[in-house]
Amino acid sequence: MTDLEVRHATHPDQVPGFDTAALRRAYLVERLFTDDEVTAVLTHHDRIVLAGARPANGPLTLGTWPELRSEFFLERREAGIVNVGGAGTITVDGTKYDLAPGACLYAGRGAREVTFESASASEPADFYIFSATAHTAYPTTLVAPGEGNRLELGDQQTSNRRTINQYIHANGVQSCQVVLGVTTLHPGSTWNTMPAHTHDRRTECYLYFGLPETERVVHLLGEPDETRHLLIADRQAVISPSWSIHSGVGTAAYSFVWAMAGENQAFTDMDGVDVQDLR
Ligand SMILES: O=C[C@H](O)[C@@H](O)CC(=O)C(=O)O
Ligand SMILES: [Zn+2]
Repeated sequence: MTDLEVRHATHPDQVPGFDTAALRRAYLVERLFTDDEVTAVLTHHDRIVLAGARPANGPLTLGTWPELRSEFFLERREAGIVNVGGAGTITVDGTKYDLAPGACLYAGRGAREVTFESASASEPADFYIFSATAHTAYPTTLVAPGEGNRLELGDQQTSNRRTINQYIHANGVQSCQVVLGVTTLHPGSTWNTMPAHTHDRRTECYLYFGLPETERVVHLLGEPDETRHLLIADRQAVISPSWSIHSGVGTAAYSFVWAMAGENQAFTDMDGVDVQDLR
């Protein structure tokens, strides 16, 4: 276990004063996946923990961090975990779950022992973990890739034809706070959510994956009338505070895990911003 990186919450008034490096330090999580490590970042925006586990040469155990003052990581937390690497397994308190690439496991509050393993050392699993605080225990549940509630959105004419798979949500796998899914762009489409939106009641994080190594996503963030951009590589995550838009365009097609936590779980509780109102 590497140290927990703690990131304090930011105010939108700080954004105009941030240069590129400061924006990246505040909102981009560049390295989540390292062989045989669990890497984690705590953002004080809704106390979300983003973590990555890559079991390369053997099983990896999810420990806890002193900053959480908990006996085990999920003592007061829940987590949505998506496999963005090769096939692997997660064992939760003795029960083993097979996670094909793209599969999602919800791990409920109270699960003590969580271990990660790859099916093959030559193509290790990359487990992306999105965790929020939890007031009660919902059952640990596996969702196969593509098995969630499917939404077909966008149009090829505007380069944003994409499939949204809602995994952990109001009408799917139950959770306290976490709402999570995977969106995949169709070939030739490059824009995710545009017109963009905010949702003042939730923080949202994106983990981009399936993007070729030589390509990037230009991700827009900030208040709608004061936007900035980040250039994001494969398997990097970005934190969007409640006041920030979160919309990106890739130099190639890609997928991303979107995950939220906060006041409510209403997916449609969004405030859209017309394209011509963005600055
Ligand atoms: O609040 C919800 C989110 O931003 C995502 O679900 C958006 C998304 O996956 C997409 O439009 O492609
Ligand atoms: Zn959103």
